[in-house]
Amino acid sequence: MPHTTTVERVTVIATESLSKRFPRVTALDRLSVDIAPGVTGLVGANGAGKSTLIKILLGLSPASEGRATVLGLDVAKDGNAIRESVGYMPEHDCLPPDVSATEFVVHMARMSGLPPSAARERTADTLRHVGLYEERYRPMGGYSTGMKQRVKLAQALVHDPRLVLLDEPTNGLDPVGRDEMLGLIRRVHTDFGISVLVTSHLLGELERTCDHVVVIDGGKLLRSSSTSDFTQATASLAVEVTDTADHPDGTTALRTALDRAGLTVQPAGRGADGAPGSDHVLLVDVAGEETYDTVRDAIVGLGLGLVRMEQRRHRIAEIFRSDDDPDAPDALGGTTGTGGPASGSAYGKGGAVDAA
Ligand SMILES: Nc1ncnc2c1ncn2[C@@H]1O[C@H](COP(=O)(O)OP(=O)(O)OP(=O)(O)O)[C@@H](O)[C@H]1O
Repeated sequence: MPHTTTVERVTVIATESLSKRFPRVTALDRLSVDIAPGVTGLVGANGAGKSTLIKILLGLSPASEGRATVLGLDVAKDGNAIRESVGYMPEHDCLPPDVSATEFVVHMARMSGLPPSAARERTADTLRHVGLYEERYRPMGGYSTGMKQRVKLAQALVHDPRLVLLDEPTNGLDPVGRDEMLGLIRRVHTDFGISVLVTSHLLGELERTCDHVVVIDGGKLLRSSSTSDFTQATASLAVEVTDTADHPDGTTALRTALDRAGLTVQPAGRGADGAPGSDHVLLVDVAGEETYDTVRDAIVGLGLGLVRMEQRRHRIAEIFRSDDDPDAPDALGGTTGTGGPASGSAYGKGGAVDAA
């Protein structure tokens, strides 16, 4: 009798053909996706449907069709139970200006059902964890954007949830503030084992922070894969060689030799790695271990000097860049819910800057 093993997939969030239709726009369009424990990035241009999905997952807004579960609970029936176990950091400023962070977070902890002394204790711990110390006794109206974002994160964590949904937590932050916030988010999972779903329209941020990335466009699923799949599948080797008397253009000679050897080679092109002279760099698709040997043998065969040979992982943003727009920024443009076909070229065309 054949022996079979069933591996049960663990999911914290599962949606099945989930749609949300407003009178004039389809915000989510038959979205089916499973999200495992860990840190997951939900990425999409403004209007892609990220906030709508979060509201449905919290049981705050009913789906038009389809179903979804969060921690195994049905969003249509179990909203209260979901919100007991899930923390939520909203996108927009929602902090009362006249109260202190401590008062506010204690209040949120009490609302979540913690008794007064536990609420105060958890508030102190959580505010310390997000990096707010003496300032926590001051009215929040005087806080910087970074401090406000930290308070919003703290109130999402204070009741010790199993999962937090963070809507654009780096919005409005400068690059240093963003890095600090991304570090905090990563630690929410590594230090406390809390799973995280974090939205952003900046791909570059997510590849540093997330284990898994889900991309939506016009309410449809474009791609869901582990971050390493996004970057590893496209690993390439950057190779730079010297010119010699026999080969005054060593780069072209090497390119011809590698083409002949059956490798896929292209010039790194202008500014490919930000270094001047990167037009002398070739990018060779890594087909396997043997690619390194083929490149080495070709260089030796031509008598060229090797300046460098290093593995280069594509950034997620490059995967969504159209071929005719190699300089497109690392941000998702405002494609505003066109609901068009799943096309990578929908990305990277927007006016937003690469701030990640
Ligand atoms: N209550 C509503 N009534 C009508 N349309 C809505 C409503 N909420 C969202 N939408 C529309 O649904 C689409 C998806 O909006 P959503 O806020 O989910 O996008 P998003 O990806 O979170 O973008 P952003 O980061 O800009 O909030 C948009 O076209 C938006 O205008």
